[in-house]
Amino acid sequence: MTNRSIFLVGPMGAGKSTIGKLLAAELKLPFADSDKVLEDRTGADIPWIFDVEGEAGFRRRESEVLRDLCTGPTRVVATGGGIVLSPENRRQLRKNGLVIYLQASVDQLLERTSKNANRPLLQVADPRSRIIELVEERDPLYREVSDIVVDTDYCTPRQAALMVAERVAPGATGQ
Ligand SMILES: Nc1ncnc2c1ncn2[C@@H]1O[C@H](COP(=O)(O)OP(=O)(O)OP(=O)(O)O)[C@@H](O)[C@H]1O
Ligand SMILES: O=C(O)C1=C[C@@H](O)[C@@H](O)[C@H](O)C1
Ligand SMILES: [Mg+2]
Repeated sequence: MTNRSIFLVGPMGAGKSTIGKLLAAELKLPFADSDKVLEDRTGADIPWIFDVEGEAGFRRRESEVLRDLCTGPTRVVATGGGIVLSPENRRQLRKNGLVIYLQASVDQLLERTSKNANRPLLQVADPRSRIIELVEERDPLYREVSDIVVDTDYCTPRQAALMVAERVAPGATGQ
């Protein structure tokens, strides 16, 4: 069993929040979602924070949340898709945990993010082009911080969670 926290990174729609919850249950570890912690602390949702404080305000809050989630108990943390943009965040991730990069194709990311409007960076006329831009910019950063890369295109969230669990704690899953 791992004694380091597990951080899930990757683009919007990769499944960090969905798979993270299942992975935490599988490994019997507590779960935290940095976006959710940030919203609870602020008392406002992400679109509101982007509207009022801009992306810069959101990023400041996100870095504070990450610093806090790097201390305390070993846990599974689903991060926000842009967490890797800050060099200091990347340093914190590498130093404090095992980092898993959840990958998916542009088609899958588009489909999975099209169901709701709670991602301000995708509220544009052409979300496909925006996803392509974001992936091009961030893929090298996700790779820079990650210990393990997992492709989530051809599996259900449960299968992906079991795959990650097997990589981080071989033999520990009940599958
Ligand atoms: N492997 C998968 N197969 C099919 N659907 C998936 C898979 N993983 C996640 N989904 C679905 O995609 C949607 C987005 O997933 P989720 O919110 O977990 O992404 P995320 O990586 O946390 O995104 P964000 O960075 O915006 O928080 C959800 O509706 C989820 O059920
Ligand atoms: O990819 C991003 O920059 C974001 C992803 C989400 O998880 C949220 O953190 C927010 O919508 C920004
Ligand atoms: Mg999420």
